[in-house]
Amino acid sequence: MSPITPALELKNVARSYAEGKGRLDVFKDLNLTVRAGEIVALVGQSGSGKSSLLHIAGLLEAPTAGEVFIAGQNCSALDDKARTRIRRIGIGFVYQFHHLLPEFSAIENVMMPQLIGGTARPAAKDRARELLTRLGLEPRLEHRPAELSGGEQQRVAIARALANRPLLLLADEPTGNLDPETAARVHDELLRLIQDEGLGALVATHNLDLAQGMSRIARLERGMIVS
Ligand SMILES: Nc1ncnc2c1ncn2[C@@H]1O[C@H](COP(=O)(O)OP(=O)(O)OP(=O)(O)O)[C@@H](O)[C@H]1O
Repeated sequence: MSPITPALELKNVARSYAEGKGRLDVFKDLNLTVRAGEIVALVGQSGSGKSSLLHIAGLLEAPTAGEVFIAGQNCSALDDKARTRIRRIGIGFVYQFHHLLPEFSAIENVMMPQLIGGTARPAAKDRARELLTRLGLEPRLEHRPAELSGGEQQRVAIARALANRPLLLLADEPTGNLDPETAARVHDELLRLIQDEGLGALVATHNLDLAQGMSRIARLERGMIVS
């Protein structure tokens, strides 16, 4: 990806849901760009559409109108197979709850998306070990999720999201389930890793203190980005 190609561009995106006999317009004409190396905080009241926006950016949901570009590629016209491929290889996701596979160890969880993406096992293992070590989890590589603390589980989920070297990271309240002190630490580590890897990130959060530490704040209000 050229350094000037944005990791994510949403152009004139609209999303509405049927509501009784009427329609709920979550967004009408929304524009947002996230450049490589930029970490954008997505804030807004509950119900303002942060999760819907992340689903659209992550190609999990189609907008009612408008276009989604990932690393310069217009994804709006792609078929399901092509969208799934971009989602698997080009985008990393971190959620509030880690969704790790309980029967696999930390390192196996981080290897999984790479193996699915076609990376050979030794290379996948090296990358997983490297990421987990950078997150301070070297002594925990063989532990299963139930044997890890909440902060450690979320670090494994972060490593898993970055394993395939995505161009774009989408995170929905990535530290929302942790106590404030652990949340601040895991958040700092997440930002550092995003910066080291040079990707673009869109991070939805209710926590304005955490939002202040990111490159820029995008506030969702009445279906538009207002700042
Ligand atoms: N599948 C759906 N069908 C109908 N309405 C929906 C659907 N998904 C979301 N909505 C509505 O769209 C609006 C935006 O929801 P969304 O979950 O994106 O908000 P949010 O900003 O992430 O909220 P929160 O901070 O509480 O998680 C809400 O009014 C919600 O009820």
